[in-house]
Amino acid sequence: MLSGDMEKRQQMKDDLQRCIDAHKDELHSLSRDIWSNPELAGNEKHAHDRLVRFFSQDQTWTVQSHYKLPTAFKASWGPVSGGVGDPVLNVGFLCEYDALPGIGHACGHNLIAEVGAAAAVGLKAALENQTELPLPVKITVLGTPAEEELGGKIELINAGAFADIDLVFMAHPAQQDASFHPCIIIEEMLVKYYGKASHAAAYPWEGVNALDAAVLAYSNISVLRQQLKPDWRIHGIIKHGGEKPNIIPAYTELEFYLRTPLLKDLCDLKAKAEACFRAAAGATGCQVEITAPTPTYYNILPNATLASLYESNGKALGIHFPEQPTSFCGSTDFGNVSFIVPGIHPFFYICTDALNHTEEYTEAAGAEKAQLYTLRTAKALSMTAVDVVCCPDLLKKVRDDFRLAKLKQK
Ligand SMILES: NCCC[C@H](NC(=O)CCN)C(=O)O
Repeated sequence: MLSGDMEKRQQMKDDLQRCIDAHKDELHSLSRDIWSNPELAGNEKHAHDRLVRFFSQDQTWTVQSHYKLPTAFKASWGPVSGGVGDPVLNVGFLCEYDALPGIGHACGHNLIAEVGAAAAVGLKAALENQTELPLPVKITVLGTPAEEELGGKIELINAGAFADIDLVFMAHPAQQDASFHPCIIIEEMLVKYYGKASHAAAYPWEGVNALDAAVLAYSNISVLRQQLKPDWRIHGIIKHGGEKPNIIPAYTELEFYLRTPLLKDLCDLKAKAEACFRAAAGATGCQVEITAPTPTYYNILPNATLASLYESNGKALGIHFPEQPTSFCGSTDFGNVSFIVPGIHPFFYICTDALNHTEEYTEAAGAEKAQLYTLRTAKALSMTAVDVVCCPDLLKKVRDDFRLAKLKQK
């Protein structure tokens, strides 16, 4: 027998599921359209316009296109219910929609956009007729571009886009379902070597070979990797390696990603990597310039209460959560969001064994069969939001978890 409150919550959860099911074709067409028109970080014009149109067609949403960034947007709804003058509880859902060079939506960000939109539309349906919620509730959907590079969420944080948001939800496609999986810190390093050109056959002794510096740098890092802790990562590419074999390269450029679970480890790794890059310059007589083109992405802070609510809602919908998720673990600018607003970023299965950042994953992210899993994830997120907006004790626990997780980072 359900108590009155539980009955009301269940009713709201049923409402949101019905609403998401009723919009399933429209939602699939939204993510399929984004999938069919892949755009790189910062250039997501089509995706931005499509999402803006999606929310604008329902005039109860207030939509701001180009919100603080050219391809970001904001859609807000509410507030409803609660007492006059009570603080409003603002529930945020995030949509990502950038793709990868050459391989399109190989990380399934089109599905992240769909999950965010579906969960928000579902929550609106659940809240629409409520008059007795503990606090007035509003919904904010933020379109957050440029996750794969540039750190769009970090720019939005700095521009104040998260200042009035109380809770934040998004979910990311992976190989398994997991309510939490630690995403690690990432810092990018751009390394430029400057040498001196010369004819490679006629006057090689006049040249200073920037490609030799790049190759040595790459090798130095490969040797360093043997001495790193198992959960540290460093990997890179040579972005520019010269122009022609008979011109001694005067300029080369490498891009490296450095990753560690903790900030203090990142400082150690940076120092070691820099030593490798500078040694290569010394050995070849090149000048070196090392910069960090993108702000650091932080690790994701866990929120035990939100994770456990998400799991129980997910299980009720048939989601299987492996005991030890071995799923995808990269880095994300959601990590920075998790340091300023309590939130969750679960991972979800999309009916494929393919791995993120492969062409096979791109196929899976556009496939019809990913839809069941995508919309089920949206429902579980939205149901989790219902639990928190209906129950002040849960809201308090979520906030306590957030404070505790931050303290543990110190
Ligand atoms: N330059 C930042 C790279 C972030 C990237 N993020 C992901 O793959 C997560 C989902 N897109 C990474 O390499 O971890």
